[in-house]
Amino acid sequence: MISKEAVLAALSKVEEPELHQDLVSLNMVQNLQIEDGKVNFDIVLTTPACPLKGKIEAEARQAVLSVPGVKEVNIRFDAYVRNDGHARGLMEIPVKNAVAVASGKGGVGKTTVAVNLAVALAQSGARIGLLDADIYGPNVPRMMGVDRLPPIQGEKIKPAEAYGVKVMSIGFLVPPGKALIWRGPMLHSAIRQFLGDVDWGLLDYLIIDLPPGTGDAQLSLAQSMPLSGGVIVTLPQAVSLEDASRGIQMFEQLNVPILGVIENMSYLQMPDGTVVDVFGRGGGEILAKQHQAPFLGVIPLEPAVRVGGDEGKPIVLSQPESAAGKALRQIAEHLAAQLSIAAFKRQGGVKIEMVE
Ligand SMILES: Nc1ncnc2c1ncn2[C@@H]1O[C@H](COP(=O)(O)OP(=O)(O)OP(=O)(O)O)[C@@H](O)[C@H]1O
Repeated sequence: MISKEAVLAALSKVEEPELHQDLVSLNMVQNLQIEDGKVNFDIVLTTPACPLKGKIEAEARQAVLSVPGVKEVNIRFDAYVRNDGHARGLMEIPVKNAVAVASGKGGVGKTTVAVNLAVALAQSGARIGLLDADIYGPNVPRMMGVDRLPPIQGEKIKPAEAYGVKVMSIGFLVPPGKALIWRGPMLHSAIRQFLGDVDWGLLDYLIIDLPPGTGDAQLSLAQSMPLSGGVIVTLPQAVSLEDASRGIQMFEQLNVPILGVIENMSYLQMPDGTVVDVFGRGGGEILAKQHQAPFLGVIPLEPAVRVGGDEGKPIVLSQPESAAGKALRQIAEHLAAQLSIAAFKRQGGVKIEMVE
């Protein structure tokens, strides 16, 4: 007879690699059943986009197989995204984690990154909202292939939806072709509307595309939203790094944790396989080190990324196996892992409470 205690004792030697605590005390092992020599259980990950699922599975299987009498191990994966607590408490909408994507200057691919991260996370099975707060160039609708909101029914505004992502954009509020000058109080009330009057439903992650730069509008926006953390997108060359550094300082000033730095347009792969570093290389990693922030990865310069943006079909969907598609999916996983770590720390390292 194999006892549940013996199996749990074996699993309590397996560490969750990001949270550095064992699977049992993290409450990640559920529905344990033992029948003859067969052991079945669920592992409830902290995000469906977990980058280390394979490692966790291999180690858990090996641990249980080492229990005398065990002949077969069946592991089913499930995920329960941790509630950051911070975002939920302050926002009127039930969002577990809110992440702002920022850049020190325009044109570095911030919106492209925000859109692809949102879609990649939705593909992994998470419930995602994407809020386009870029008052200077709200490009999210175009990149997501949506151009209007659904008709209003009831009291709340329904967000648009594409590729499993709920989308709300400041562009939906402005008549096409009309630029608006946004002043502080107007921005605040628009954001309050986005967060309070939109029927987002329950979200695991809300990704927010901030305007480029680090001026008053950006500060005011970042301040009016209870963020779990911020991500900075930069080009690899030195001049961009100075701008990106200002972006990091903006978050630091607001006490928003830096979840990571992403280097975009890092290299161009030629048809013959050679690689050209159009804008240099390596700057993103240096910047991350300077600020003791996680480095989430590099995205190559690839024409299909732009085509995906222009046609409203992000590259993680249109060409998921391209180098840029793979890079973006990996970055989404790293970001999800950083959010799990941040929520874990914020909650004081307690086990996963599965309360929506
Ligand atoms: N890795 C990439 N490879 C090829 N093209 C890219 C890549 N990343 C972004 N682009 C393209 O570069 C242009 C600028 O990107 P995007 O609009 O995302 O930048 P941004 O930083 O959000 O700009 P802004 O802040 O000015 O709105 C777009 O045409 C986009 O398709």
